[in-house]
Amino acid sequence: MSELPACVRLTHPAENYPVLEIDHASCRAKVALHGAHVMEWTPAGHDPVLYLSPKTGLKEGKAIRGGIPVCWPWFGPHPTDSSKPAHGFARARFWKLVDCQDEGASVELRFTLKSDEHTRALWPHEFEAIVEIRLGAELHVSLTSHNTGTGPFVETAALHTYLTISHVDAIEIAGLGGSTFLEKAGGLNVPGDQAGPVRIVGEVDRVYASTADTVLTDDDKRTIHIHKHGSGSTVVWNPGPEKAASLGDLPAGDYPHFVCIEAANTPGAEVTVPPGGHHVLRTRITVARS
Ligand SMILES: O=P(O)(O)OC[C@H]1O[C@@H](O)[C@H](O)[C@@H](O)[C@@H]1O
Repeated sequence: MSELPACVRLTHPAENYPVLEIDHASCRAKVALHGAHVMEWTPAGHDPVLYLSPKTGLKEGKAIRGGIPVCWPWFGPHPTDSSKPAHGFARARFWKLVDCQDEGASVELRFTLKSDEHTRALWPHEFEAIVEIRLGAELHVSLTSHNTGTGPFVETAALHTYLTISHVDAIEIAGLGGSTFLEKAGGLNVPGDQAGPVRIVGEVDRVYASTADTVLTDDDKRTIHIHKHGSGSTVVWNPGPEKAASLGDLPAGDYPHFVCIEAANTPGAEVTVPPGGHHVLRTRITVARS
């Protein structure tokens, strides 16, 4: 990638840690090369849509707390080896920026990550993963995983979107009514059936078996639509007070001010990608003032 458009500036908020700052007529945004990670997206005329912890570390190998972590090729703990990083390695590696264009109505970025010695030690498969990000009045993020090896691989994944909200008590999430879920809060696995909109009370760590889009209504302030594609599960997560206190990279009072709604394929909705094949997981986020 040689030249960046005028609206994109390369910054280094920490040593050896490049972050692209976008200042465009349609939005302001920040995207880290680490994890191909959208850290900020503020469409023109709106407040920031994504939550980013002011205590997040910016260091290779450490996931950013907030924005949109790309969790791949596994979601949650590794299925058989708990010494491997939670939510896979994609969010903890530097990706290569291969394209960045001002398209007029939006700015488009494309990142790649290919299998190497480090990834093979964690996951014995050949791949090329591509993250495409379109930043404008809408935010599009897609993860395409190409199988470049000779055998199939099985993946789970999430676009782990942290949405900033006025307060957990003031929101409801529509679109998941009628779905079954598994509540993982407190380390338990309690099945449930969702009736009506989701409300956040205490720790919520639910995996919904749902392909539906969701709509977050935040008080009388705004609604955020989370559209998705290639996703058999939706995760809704808020750590609640106790779990939040155990997370070293989150300020004490911040947990009520975000909720994660994640386009995902979790264990139980794994995707098998044949050799030469690929899978696309995509989310599109739009925001409107109520
Ligand atoms: O702290 P991490 O690894 O970023 O994960 C945060 C949360 O991510 C959610 O997607 C999981 O469902 C939770 O179980 C997990 O606690």
